[in-house]
Amino acid sequence: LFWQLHEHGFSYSIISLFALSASITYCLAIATYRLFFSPLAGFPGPWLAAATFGYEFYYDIWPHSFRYMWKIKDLHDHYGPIVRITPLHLHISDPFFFDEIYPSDSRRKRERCAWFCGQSTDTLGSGGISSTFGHDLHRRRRAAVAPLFSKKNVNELQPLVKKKVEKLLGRFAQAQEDGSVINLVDAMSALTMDVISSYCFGKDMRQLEKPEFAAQAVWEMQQGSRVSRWARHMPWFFDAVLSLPPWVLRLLQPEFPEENPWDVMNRKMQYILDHPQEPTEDGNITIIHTIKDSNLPQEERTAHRLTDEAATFLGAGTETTGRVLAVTAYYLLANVELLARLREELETVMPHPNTDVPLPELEKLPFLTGVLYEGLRMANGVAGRMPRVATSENLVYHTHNNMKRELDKTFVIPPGVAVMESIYLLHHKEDLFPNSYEFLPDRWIGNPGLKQHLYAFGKGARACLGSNLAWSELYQTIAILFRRFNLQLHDTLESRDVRIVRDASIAMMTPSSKGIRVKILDQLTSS
Ligand code: HEM
Repeated sequence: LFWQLHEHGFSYSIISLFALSASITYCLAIATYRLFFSPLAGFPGPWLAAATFGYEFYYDIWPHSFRYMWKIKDLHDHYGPIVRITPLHLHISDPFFFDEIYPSDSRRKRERCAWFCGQSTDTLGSGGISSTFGHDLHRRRRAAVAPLFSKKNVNELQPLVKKKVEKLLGRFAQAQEDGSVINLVDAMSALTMDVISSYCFGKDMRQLEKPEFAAQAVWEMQQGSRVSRWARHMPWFFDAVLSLPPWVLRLLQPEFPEENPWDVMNRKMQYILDHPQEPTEDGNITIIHTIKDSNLPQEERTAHRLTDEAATFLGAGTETTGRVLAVTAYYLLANVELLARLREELETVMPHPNTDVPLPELEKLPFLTGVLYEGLRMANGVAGRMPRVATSENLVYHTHNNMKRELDKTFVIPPGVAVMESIYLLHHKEDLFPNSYEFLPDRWIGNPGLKQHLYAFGKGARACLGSNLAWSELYQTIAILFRRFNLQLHDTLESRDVRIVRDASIAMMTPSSKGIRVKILDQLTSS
């Protein structure tokens, strides 16, 4: 058009002026629609956030990186419990509305938000359970593997988890001898990655054997999360970055692995499809073999789909639990009295440091349980927004009476609108958790009503599928580690290395953080 107009005698400056005014008119028309005619017009919030996605970009991408959650908190303080945070999204900060957004009743259909996942195309990973948009497809995919994560099945997996915990502690004993420093996030993530990879496809990824534990895998996951934030604003970005040859990516980021991780995983999945009879390393049933042999249609059982699913399970089951373990260990080591109380309780069921305790016995210990609840609350394995789109019902929100400005107002959220809460903001609600930035396991003890306000695993039909496995890892690792070893924090600061200051789905610490680091002092003997 540009050249044609020029051939018809229009000068370049006139054409450019015309193009500029057309673009401005287009943007103004869109902003006007968003502000006055969209189904979200009239919901409280800053007009700029309602008019343009640039508002989120400014806080989450550039110049502030991954800080929108804290801005959203400020917006709630100003506008009340419901805020329009983008042209398409409502954010609610009210624990008593959580079950409405995330219901368990599968007849109340909820879908994911395509824009939020950065998935307007067949993005890498979009075949995994957690990224599946549609309610019905999600249900079918989840049903195929859900029985593997029942409490009963996870209890049967206890020996597998215990075996990996013992391997981790073998490395700790070695570190005691050579006096080396251990980064707990990497070490715990190595444990959880070896567990989930064993459970996922029957071969453990041997992160516990690596000198730096799972440092590389954690880095890759963090980078993936960051890139996926960009992909919200530019949906082609994630695929475009990963389709570059690894050597180009290594020029940009020297830590990038020599081979694209998706290709490696795809080969593993193809191998499983080609060798159906091969036994698994630990003799356990696996998630991928279960999907492969399920009655899902053939297109749901291709190597590509299995790759997406395996990546989902590895991503969901590694850093989340690894960070909770590391953060819990940090607070125990930073509070000698809490650690002494924990050890005293552990000695009642583990008179010898090597006593084998069945998982259900550990689950009965009130203080250990309080410690783990508090660890989950403080660590926020998944911290940020989790949008849901109700497909066919209005969600009716009555503002909660004790909130500041919007007293007794009712909002009707129409079907098709993405609405969400953020776990981190709920876990720091002072009326539920007084002194919320302090690690206080006692708040959970003798207070059964509070447990409904642990949001760490989400809720409803898309809540964490691996929560039973996570609990098993948390109970066993913390109990065995602290019954057996004396550790000491090494150059670790709560403000720098433990507190979440940025959220890219994966919680992030300050850029100068070197991780939660410890030295192993000695091993404990019988009481
Ligand atoms: C303490 C550790 C963990 C935390 C805090 C955690 C948290 C969560 C949360 C909040 C969600 C919901 C996300 C959303 O709605 O957008 C989720 C989903 C999920 N988690 Fe976990 N998780 C943990 C460990 C695990 C483990 C060990 C596995 C291993 C299998 C796992 C597998 C999954 C899967 C597959 C989903 C998607 C479920 C679905 O969409 O139906 N998680 N997790």
